[in-house]
Amino acid sequence: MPQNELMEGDLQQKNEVSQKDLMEGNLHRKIKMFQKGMTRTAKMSQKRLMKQDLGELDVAKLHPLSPEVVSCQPTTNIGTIGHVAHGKTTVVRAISGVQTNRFKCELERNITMKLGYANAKMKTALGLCATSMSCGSGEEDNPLFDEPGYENCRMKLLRHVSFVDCPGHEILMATMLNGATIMDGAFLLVAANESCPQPQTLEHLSAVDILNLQNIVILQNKVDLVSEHQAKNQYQAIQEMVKGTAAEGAPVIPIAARLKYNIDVRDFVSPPHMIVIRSFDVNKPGCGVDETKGGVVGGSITRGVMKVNQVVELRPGLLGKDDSGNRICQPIYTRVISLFAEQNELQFAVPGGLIGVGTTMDPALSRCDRLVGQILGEVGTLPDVSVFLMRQLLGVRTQETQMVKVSKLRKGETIQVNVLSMVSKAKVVALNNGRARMQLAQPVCTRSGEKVALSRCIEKHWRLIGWGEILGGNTLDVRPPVPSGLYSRENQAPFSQK
Ligand SMILES: Nc1nc2c(ncn2[C@@H]2O[C@H](COP(=O)(O)OP(=O)(O)OP(=O)(O)O)[C@@H](O)[C@H]2O)c(=O)[nH]1
Repeated sequence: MPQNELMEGDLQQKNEVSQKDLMEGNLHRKIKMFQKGMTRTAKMSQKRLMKQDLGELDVAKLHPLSPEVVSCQPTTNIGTIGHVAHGKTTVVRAISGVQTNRFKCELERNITMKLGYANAKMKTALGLCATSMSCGSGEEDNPLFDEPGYENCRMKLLRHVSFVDCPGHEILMATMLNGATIMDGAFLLVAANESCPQPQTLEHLSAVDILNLQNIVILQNKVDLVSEHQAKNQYQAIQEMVKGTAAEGAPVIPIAARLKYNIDVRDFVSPPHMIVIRSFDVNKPGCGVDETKGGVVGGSITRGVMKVNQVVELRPGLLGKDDSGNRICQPIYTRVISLFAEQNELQFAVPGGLIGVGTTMDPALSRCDRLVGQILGEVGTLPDVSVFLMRQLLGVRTQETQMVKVSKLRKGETIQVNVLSMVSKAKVVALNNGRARMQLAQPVCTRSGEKVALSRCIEKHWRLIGWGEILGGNTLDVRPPVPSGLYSRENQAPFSQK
């Protein structure tokens, strides 16, 4: 539905009691069942929280971070403000895991009509090294840290926050203002694929200005839909827009809320995991055997800390077929001998930014971007290799202004999928209820839950037509490392490269 067709009459609650319920006397029974369910859930979750005993506590001594407070109740309100459909609800869901649009009319129209809310607990493990957000106030305060190698380590609760998700539609300004009065801080969402400022962005900004809201973070959302150049230009427009307002000087963070890009907190604790976007043979033609340098890969570490001298593997690695014709892959095992951030030589590299990794691997393996799309990480910690994907379909623009309706995926058609930095052709082999089963032309190293981008060849160009999430896949046999001479050239290709 076009957004300007929204009428005030649409805003009436759709969850009111139906005449049928009243006539059939169902209502009383329904309320009782609801109350029972609520009490049971509350009792179950309460068990894991700090006890609030007014007989023992001195309320005057409590503060927002007192364990008895922060365990049970959120003490900070973070609002989401900005123009309609710039991604406010999506960012709340990406951070907290909670879908704030709950009313039938909201879900049908994909538009926020009432103030949405979501509670989340921010936790830390091992000092400040790793943090996680979990949804719901009933979540345990000190759960076990869910990372291999740290199974006995417990997380510590830091903050308990509520997200107040405001509607962006122009006729819902009064609702937005209600929400703004209770905000301690706000995320101002600006969609990167629209010009800036948009009317409601300005109106919401003025509203928080009037209310003297100090803590604002600007989220430049949907950066997946624009080029780097467009994003940079819009950054300048954002700076112009916020001059003289409460948001002047606020950090501007580029994100893609739907893909959860740049949303996750940096994790320095898990085993290192790097996405390879370039690979090189840095040796000059004719260089002597003694001077030959090992293969180099470039990419970004998404979690963990990579160290010089660490033994790592690249997955899927070498692809081939066994004697019966089954497709198999063999990870490439190698050792990190240098780490670089441009000219800066590092002893260890942390998540974020682009890093060059020098290795002992045969440089022929990394020549001419041969390893693009592979994953580099600690041996034995990388995910399985999947060749089938399940996903759903969205839209595409073919010209600057014209929106073209994307036809549904067709059984048998070949599309292109991007999984992390791997690009592969994929044949749609089955479709069912908005899900698709695809057969990839080449395996990828990934896991369930990973996002994929889908492109279709339109007017001789691969155009983005949607995105999806991996629901499952078939796992290829992965050959284990060769015990002796692990890093020698001969041991890297134990099967024919058919
Ligand atoms: N491509 C892309 N789409 C996004 C992103 N974030 C949100 N969207 C899409 O943008 C549309 C609007 O997102 P919402 O989160 O509902 O926007 P909103 O600002 O909460 O909308 P209102 O509350 O109704 O003003 C949805 O279809 C989202 O899936 C993103 O990072 N990239």
